[in-house]
Amino acid sequence: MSNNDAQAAETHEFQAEVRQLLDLMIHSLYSNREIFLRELVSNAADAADRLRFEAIQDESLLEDDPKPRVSIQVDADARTLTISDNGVGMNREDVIDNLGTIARSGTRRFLDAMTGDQKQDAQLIGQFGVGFYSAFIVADSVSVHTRRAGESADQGVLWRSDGKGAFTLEQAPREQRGTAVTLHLAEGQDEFLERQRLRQIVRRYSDHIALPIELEDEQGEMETVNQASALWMRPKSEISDEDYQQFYQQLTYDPEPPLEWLHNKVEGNQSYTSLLYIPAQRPFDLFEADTQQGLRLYVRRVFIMEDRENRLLPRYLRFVRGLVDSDDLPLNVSRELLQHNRLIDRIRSASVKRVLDSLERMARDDAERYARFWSSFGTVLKEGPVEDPGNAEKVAGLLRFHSTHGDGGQTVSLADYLARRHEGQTAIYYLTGESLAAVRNSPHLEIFRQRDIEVLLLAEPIDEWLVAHLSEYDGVPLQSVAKGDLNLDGLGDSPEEKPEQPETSEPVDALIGRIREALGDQVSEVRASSRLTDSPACIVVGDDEFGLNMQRMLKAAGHELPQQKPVLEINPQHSIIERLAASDDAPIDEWATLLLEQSVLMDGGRLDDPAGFVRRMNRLLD
Ligand SMILES: Nc1ncnc2c1ncn2[C@@H]1O[C@H](COP(=O)(O)OP(=O)(O)OP(=O)(O)O)[C@@H](O)[C@H]1O
Repeated sequence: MSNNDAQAAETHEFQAEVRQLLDLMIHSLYSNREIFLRELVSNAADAADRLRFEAIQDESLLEDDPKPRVSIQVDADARTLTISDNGVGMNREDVIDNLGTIARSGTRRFLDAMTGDQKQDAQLIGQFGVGFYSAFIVADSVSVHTRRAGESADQGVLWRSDGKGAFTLEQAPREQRGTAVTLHLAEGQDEFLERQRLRQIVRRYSDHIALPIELEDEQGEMETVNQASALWMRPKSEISDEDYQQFYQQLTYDPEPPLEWLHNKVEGNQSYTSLLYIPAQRPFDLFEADTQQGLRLYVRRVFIMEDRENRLLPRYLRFVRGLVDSDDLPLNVSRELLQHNRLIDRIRSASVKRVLDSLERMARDDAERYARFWSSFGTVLKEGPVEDPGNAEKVAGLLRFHSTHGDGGQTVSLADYLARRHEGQTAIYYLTGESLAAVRNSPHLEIFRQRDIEVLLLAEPIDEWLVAHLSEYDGVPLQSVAKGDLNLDGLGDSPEEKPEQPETSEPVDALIGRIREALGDQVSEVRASSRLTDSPACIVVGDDEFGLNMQRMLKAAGHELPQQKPVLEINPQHSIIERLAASDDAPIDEWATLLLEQSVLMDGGRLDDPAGFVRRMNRLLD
């Protein structure tokens, strides 16, 4: 492509990460190398979509070539494969920015996330947007000839690289707007010169791209090889499960089939179509602030934007993939407009309802599938009652928790819990903590175990926020077993073993008084416990106070907390307490501190002075 007008080619070094990426990619993706075509076709289609979008404002960009297309040409003698589009194209700066650097933060994470497992890494590549470089898996050199729509032919740019560390850039006039990517195939890659093979790859990965992908045959005739229609616009009756699944894969690159899809056409004075998928597996970036998840918004088949700001669905449903295609939004809809749009609000609330209803159905009809859903996305769903109070009860019905019921493996719903609560039980009991093991072994559960009253065990950080916002379910309040004055009022099995008021004796009362004195203002109160059966003491916080786990989380997040002093509860029946009460010369100061310290530890807390604790314990053991 030499040209007299062309400047001498300039050489640019790739950013260091690009070189690293190229190396890794060539080695780890070799067995999946056909995906390079998917990546290049998808870039070409994106470029066509972007042009369509820009042309809404400025029709002249379409020049005299308004019909978007992607074409693939093979030159067997030259051993080249060319993917071209008539999309937006790139100017010189775009080329340098896009094809020489890894500008996007996702790419560094891709490098970190590479597992060495070829299948998984191949899947990652699309999600991270490092697609273009995959051309070097099969090519020993690649050239990109491109011109930005709206600029003159002499603004064409030619980029060339052998993928070894540098690329060259020169001016190269181009009549046709858009981009042509030409791969010179490496030794042994002849299969990608075969049209049958190319056809098959396009159908596998790009069948549902909504514009025609054409392949040039031996006679130079163009043949459209994909379906080239927007799947979501076809009548449901004509779409097979396989079509839906394939479309999902093309949209997300997720190799796992989705658990569910919801395809709805809404007609009337405001019409739109939505196709929503509930994936089976959790994507790598679900909990990252700049997650790539989100629905795609189309207006009359024109791709407008990815809904990164969670306007179409709230954040707690960000695992849902798919699209909304509106007939009534203006084509030039902006992000700002989306923030305040009644139609969007309506689409959003209807979509939330569809997703929640479908999850309810899944939970009811197919427990196994729901369990898969829950293990992938349960944690995200728990954000629901906090973010969307209007649907809190509905979301709460979908939540699953570990509990003291059964052997510990399974999870229970709040409805299950209520169905087997004891007669007269007026609260849903729960305990939060740092880990499942810690909550399961907490002394707070002792009396509940003895009476066979079920307690929900909450060990995820989000659980603290959840219970702070979900105060009741089906009219029954949730209550922490580690807070306040416990009053089980003869509830549960064998209540006779434990009277409502803890039974103390005079010496124990006196001991409690001495412990109170010894601990001074480290505690707000010392009292006899009705919670404990096996442990000598435990810590309790007030009903209106933050639980200990929540206090730790808030402190870790840098919050100043008002000084809160816990209550120390003593088990009057415990042998240590009985012995201390009977003894005249036991060092009560030491024992009081030790009881407080061990209660803090059992609650998953940290001691201010761990060495002091160990010395104290050794002295008492000595
Ligand atoms: N055919 C093309 N026309 C116009 N721009 C392109 C074309 N191919 C690539 N680009 C530009 O180069 C950038 C980098 O492409 P690359 O395939 O590496 O990542 P991506 O397309 O952004 O991400 P993903 O692969 O996830 O879609 C693109 O974002 C786009 O701006």
